[in-house]
Amino acid sequence: MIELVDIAYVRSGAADLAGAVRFATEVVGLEHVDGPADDTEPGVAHLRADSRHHCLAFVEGVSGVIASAFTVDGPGALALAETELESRGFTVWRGGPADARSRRVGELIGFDDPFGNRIELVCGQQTLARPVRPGRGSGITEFGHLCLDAPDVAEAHRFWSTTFNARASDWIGDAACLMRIDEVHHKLAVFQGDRPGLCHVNFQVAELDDVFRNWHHLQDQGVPIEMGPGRHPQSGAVFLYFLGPEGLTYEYSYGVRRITDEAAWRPRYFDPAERGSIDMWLGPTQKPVTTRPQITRPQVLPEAVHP
Ligand SMILES: O=C/C=C/C(C(=O)O)=C(/O)C(=O)O
Ligand SMILES: [Fe+2]
Repeated sequence: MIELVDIAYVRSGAADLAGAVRFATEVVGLEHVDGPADDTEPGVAHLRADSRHHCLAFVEGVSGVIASAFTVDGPGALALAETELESRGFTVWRGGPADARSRRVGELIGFDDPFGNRIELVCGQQTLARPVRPGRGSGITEFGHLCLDAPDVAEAHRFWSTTFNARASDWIGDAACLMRIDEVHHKLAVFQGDRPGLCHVNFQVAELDDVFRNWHHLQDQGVPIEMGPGRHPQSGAVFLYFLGPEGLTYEYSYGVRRITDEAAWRPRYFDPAERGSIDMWLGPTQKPVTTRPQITRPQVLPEAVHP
């Protein structure tokens, strides 16, 4: 069993790198980290929400998620994870120095989950000591969770809970499983989708008011609102989903549940067809159909071609 300590980052391709960065800073409110003091790397932009060096990296190229990353405890844990994944039949790629530098981590490995989602495991993710300089005052306090697509959610839960320490916090029928790796109700979610992909990235905000202020701001900017404001009965969080460039869905949320009594928590099963099972405020839960760009994965694993 491989122990995931935290989520680390999402790395995504961006056909319009400048546009993706502009949206992430001026609309979402992330900090664009790269600058003369940060060893700027051509074609790569790092966006920051909290003490992590970045939680989102855009790589100039084909739109679509490249990888979703989790932290493990250190080089020893990473080496054990590599062996464990290989013994389970996964092809594991080990990143070289340039890959690690680009991700601001000490070491990393990568593999495809059983559904084709590229996952990276890292150790030594760089922490930035200076305060976050948000691109806009949206109230973001941290990178909250990441959500993957997979055709079979039960099978995805089996994978994440047997290979890794992920535990189901709640189920939404066959449509979704929300999983925790620490006290936070979920840092990883898997939603039913025909293809692998990144369903959304979540950012926690400081106040309930931030969700509503951001809602008005997004509307003023003509940003497509996908769902909300509403309140999820699973985590209890007030949410707002919106669509950014490159097909990336962002979520702001406030007030996510923490599961402090691990032994007492039993996952609950919500029926997605029941009104209120997605939004307790009974708002429209049918997202406008958006076409997420296909996952962008290298066809082969060597370092030279890994974005
Ligand atoms: O559709 C249900 C989504 C639930 C939650 C939550 O309980 O907070 C999410 O954040 C999500 O997975 O998007
Ligand atoms: Fe979410």
